[in-house]
Amino acid sequence: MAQVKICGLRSAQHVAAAVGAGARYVGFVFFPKSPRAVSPAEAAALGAEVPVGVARVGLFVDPVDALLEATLAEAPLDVIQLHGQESPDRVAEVKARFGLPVMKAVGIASAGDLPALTDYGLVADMLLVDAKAPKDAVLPGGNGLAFDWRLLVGRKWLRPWLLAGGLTPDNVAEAIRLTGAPGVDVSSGVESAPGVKDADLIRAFVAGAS
Ligand SMILES: O=C(O)c1ccccc1N[C@@H]1O[C@H](COP(=O)(O)O)[C@@H](O)[C@H]1O
Repeated sequence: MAQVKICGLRSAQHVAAAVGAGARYVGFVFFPKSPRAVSPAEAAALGAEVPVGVARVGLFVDPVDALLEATLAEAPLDVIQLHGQESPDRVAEVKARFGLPVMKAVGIASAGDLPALTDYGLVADMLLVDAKAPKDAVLPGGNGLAFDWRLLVGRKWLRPWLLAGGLTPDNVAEAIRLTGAPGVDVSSGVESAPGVKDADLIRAFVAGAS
């Protein structure tokens, strides 16, 4: 079974659905422009529902240190996800300064984007291989857009990785079969409306990844 991350959780009910279904990671979004954004206090309350063995991932977009410090002071996290334009040096700096594993998202649209996965694999603990967001997109991820998964066939990187971008309960099994992804991450594909998770879709997604 591929490991599953359910991202953008905002309610205890949906955290319970993700954990109960067997998700290995739950994601809390600390990016104000997202319809899935939570405050540190909300994430702390949700994180308290998460059992040992399930990692609480905080998603940030080009965060300054002060935001990371303030968030971590209130909301215990197990992994920092960087989903902006952070350079490899910045990834290394965040990892060293905050003492947590870092998952770096890399946007893929064509084969020319793949070398970045090698570069980030030298510094990040995990890679998140996501679709590259359109230039005019408000969000750098969480847009329900997929990329051509065939670009990943036969590729290997230095770090564990999750596949993301446009995954749904209906396509996740095929995505894993084609790419060999050891893990998958989903946000909008388990929602009934932007920012509104659906417990049945969460369960169907985890079952599809099994
Ligand atoms: O989910 C968000 O709102 C979000 C905001 C800013 C950056 C990343 C975001 N989500 C991440 O993007 C992937 C793919 O999303 P989707 O499944 O295509 O909707 C998601 O797994 C999150 O890690």
